[in-house]
Amino acid sequence: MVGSSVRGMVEPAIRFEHVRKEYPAVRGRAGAAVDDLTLEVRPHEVLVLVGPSGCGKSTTLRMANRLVEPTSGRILLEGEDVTHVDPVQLRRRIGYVIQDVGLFPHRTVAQNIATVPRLLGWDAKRTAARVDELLDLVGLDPARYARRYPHELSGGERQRVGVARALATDPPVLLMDEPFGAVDPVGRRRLQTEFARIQREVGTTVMLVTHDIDEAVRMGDRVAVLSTGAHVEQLASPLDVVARPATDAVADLVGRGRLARLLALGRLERTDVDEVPGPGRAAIGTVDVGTELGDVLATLLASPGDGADGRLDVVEAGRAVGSVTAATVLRALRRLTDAAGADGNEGDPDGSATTRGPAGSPDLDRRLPDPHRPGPDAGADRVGTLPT
Ligand SMILES: Nc1ncnc2c1ncn2[C@@H]1O[C@H](COP(=O)(O)OP(=O)(O)OP(=O)(O)O)[C@@H](O)[C@H]1O
Repeated sequence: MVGSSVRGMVEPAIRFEHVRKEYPAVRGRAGAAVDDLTLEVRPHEVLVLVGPSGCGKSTTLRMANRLVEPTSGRILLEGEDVTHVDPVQLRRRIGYVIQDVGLFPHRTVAQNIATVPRLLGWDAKRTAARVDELLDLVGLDPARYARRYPHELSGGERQRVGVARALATDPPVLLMDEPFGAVDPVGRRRLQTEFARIQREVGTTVMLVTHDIDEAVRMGDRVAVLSTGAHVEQLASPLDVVARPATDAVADLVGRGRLARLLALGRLERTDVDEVPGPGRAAIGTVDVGTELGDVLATLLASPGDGADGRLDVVEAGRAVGSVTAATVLRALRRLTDAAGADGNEGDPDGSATTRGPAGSPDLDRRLPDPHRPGPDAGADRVGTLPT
């Protein structure tokens, strides 16, 4: 779970303070790669940086482990200024996963994963046990994979080994730069789901860079949409970014496919449900409170008989609580996108603000409910208040 968002209560895992990066080669000829970035990554969250090519995402990430040195500003790792830490030591404390993984080709899978434990002087027994544990964690059978070489793996398997290697010494922070970029779309989706499970299990704080808005909203607890110079256009929950883009740049990025994303991100809440069945129509199926809105629509469409005209019983904790129709889904979408008083953007300049929802929408004050992550049912604490 994301740590408390009350200001000052929880030390951020990483904090960027007015960070600027001008590459010497282009100084004076172009704007800074990162202009003036202030941003916090909270402990145990997945913060995704998304934005167009060249907006400074990778530069931002690489400054956190000092592969790139900032021109000015400070970066704090668990409160410690990273420029005061020896870069080699620092990189042993921060996991780093990149698109092409960078496995050592002449070392076996086990040897690759054991890289940092070896450097830290772990004994052979402890290292071997950790390698097996990590292979299990990333879904690769140690007996089958430990002795293979990288060229004997598929792209997705290599990526899993890269994640295992990055997690070997249980680093507090994992930096991921387009980690699934080299994998085909189907494998990519599977890896995203797998990684969400792994992250949930180990609780590592993750800062992930992608140019793919779908990946961003699927993977992130929070999403920072960046434009040129790593300017933060919006920093909010995935649902806020999709439902209520804060600027034209975010709207452009969310662009086509917004409705599909909303249907995938939005959940049926108790308050969406009609408390009493519609007159004269038998239910054609059931759905649970908390079901993705897209799945509610799909259930309506897949049901025999009156299709989109039909009505589904809604169940919560095994008890029927009302019914929904296609019109209910439309109303739920309006609830999500209703801009009245909305400010999904964490606009405060030091980046430490709480995720806020619009007045009257306490659902948006919470993290996005996600089937991959345990948490209370959306709206389960509220009773139906829809006008009859
Ligand atoms: N080593 C470098 N020397 C000079 N300029 C650089 C260097 N690395 C990056 N840049 C420039 O800095 C800007 C930001 O680059 P960066 O790689 O951080 O962007 P990005 O958002 O990660 O892009 P992409 O999605 O294409 O990887 C770009 O204009 C890029 O050309």
